Amino acid sequence: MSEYVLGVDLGTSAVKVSAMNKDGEIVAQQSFDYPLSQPHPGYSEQNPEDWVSGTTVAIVRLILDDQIKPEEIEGISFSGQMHGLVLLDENRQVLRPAILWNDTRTTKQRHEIEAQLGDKFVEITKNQPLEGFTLPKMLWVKENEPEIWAQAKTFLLPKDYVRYRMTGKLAMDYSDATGTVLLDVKAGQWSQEICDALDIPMSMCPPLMKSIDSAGKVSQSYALFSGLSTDTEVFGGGADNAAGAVGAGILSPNMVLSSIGTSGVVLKYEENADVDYHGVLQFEDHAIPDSYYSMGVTLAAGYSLNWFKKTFAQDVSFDEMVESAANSGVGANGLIYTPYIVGERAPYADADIRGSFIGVDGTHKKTDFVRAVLEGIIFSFKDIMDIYDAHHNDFDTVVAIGGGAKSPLWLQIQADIFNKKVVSLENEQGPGMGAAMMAAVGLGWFDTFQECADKFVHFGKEYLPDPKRAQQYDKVHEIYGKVYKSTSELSHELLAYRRDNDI
Ligand SMILES: Nc1ncnc2c1ncn2[C@@H]1O[C@H](COP(=O)(O)OP(=O)(O)O)[C@@H](O)[C@H]1O
Ligand SMILES: O=C(CO)[C@@H](O)[C@H](O)COP(=O)(O)O
Repeated sequence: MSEYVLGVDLGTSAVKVSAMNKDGEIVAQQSFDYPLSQPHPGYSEQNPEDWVSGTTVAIVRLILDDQIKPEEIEGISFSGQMHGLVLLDENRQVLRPAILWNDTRTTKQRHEIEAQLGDKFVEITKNQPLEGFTLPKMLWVKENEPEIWAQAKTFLLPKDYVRYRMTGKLAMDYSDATGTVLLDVKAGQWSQEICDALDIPMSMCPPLMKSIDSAGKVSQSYALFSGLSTDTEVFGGGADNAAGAVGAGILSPNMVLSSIGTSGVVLKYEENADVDYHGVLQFEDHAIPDSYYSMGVTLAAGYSLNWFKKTFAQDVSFDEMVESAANSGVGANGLIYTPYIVGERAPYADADIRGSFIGVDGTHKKTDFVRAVLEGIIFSFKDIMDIYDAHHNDFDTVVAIGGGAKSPLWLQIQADIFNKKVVSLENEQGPGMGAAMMAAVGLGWFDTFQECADKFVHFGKEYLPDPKRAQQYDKVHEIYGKVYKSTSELSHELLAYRRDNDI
């Protein structure tokens, strides 16, 4: 009899479920897309039921189409889009659509937290209370939808809600809990001080668990719904970036992760919680017990490309559009794109900044615009790399994951802009792989993540920087670096036109 684990990667654009065997081979994969609702600029919501249905459809397809036998699935674990607020009432019913990580309606709440707790907040949570994180979202509901807040008895993050629906148990793992900015990171528990200061009942905070801990077995009701067996063990899982790091083999401080999903992330493994980026970078508990990671997030990475395609290139395939950028050159013939189209998190924590194309010329072609978008996203990543450089972090290898790592051209652009070796994975599914690895370690298939990674993580092609292009990109990045400052006032002046349409 074969033995499998399922890694559920609950992303922003889709859920992808991978079935892996003990040799670390992906034997089958299914995915299901779901919509993102953006009713106003700055808003971003999803229906938690869509996550449950999408995950279930993908699992049913693994069983029916790929002939994975339910009794052969030993464990399931998760990689979840982070920070999204799911509010449940006393009957554990969802009270409103989930408010997602890329929703930035909460600037007022961010400032309220800063005014009330100041530096103490960063000391406790190791993060700033940025718009995207869960706590400001809770305060927004409290202030703007008091009737819903009055009914709220607990909150969960996206993958925790799916796990709850599979097992009937409420829980949150540490790696995702840091992203709520309600956790006292050093103490490893919910912060009484923050809850008290902001009048959040501690009773709303769910029980904490490790990523490799079991939340129990698939419940009778979910087994009936999905076809899974009630013998399958369901594990905690982790934040998608923690899972991505595990699935990409980032298990030591000399390697860095670059992830292009809907968001973009540059991430580094941290051995202890003593390092201090003063909240400029996010600092999170890892899915690996007793370790951490730091990261900088570009809110619109893959999202920028999706937006560009939807708006200007509907007639070609995604691959065709991306590869057309090869017809332009380094610096896109003098065109620069800044990817701030839904605001930004790092290095500029500014929810109201917006993107721009700088240097548009009458000779520019669509291929230049595509190239500028690809480059602008990576320039934003380079800004994060520069922060690591400033902290004297030495690393030589960047492992690239996410949907963006499907493009060889974009991987080469990464190598040239970072001026570092970029390595892809054989399968670009870092987070899904990481999720499966958490189940594999949780089940005891392996004693450590390192042992598991030796079996599961397979590096693919390497992309080396071209010295000439790297030098040229250095200069363009310098110009790119001036765009934020030069456009921030203009962006803020345009805010009223984005939000109100009645001026
Ligand atoms: N062929 C491709 N080449 C480059 N980028 C791609 C390609 N296909 C998809 N992408 C990018 O990958 C992103 C989705 O990546 P994924 O890791 O699946 O995201 P998420 O986890 O946020 O759902 C899309 O936003 C898109 O811009
Ligand atoms: O907000 C963050 C990290 O802090 C995002 O990285 C989300 O976790 C969503 O990720 P993707 O859907 O882009 O993978």
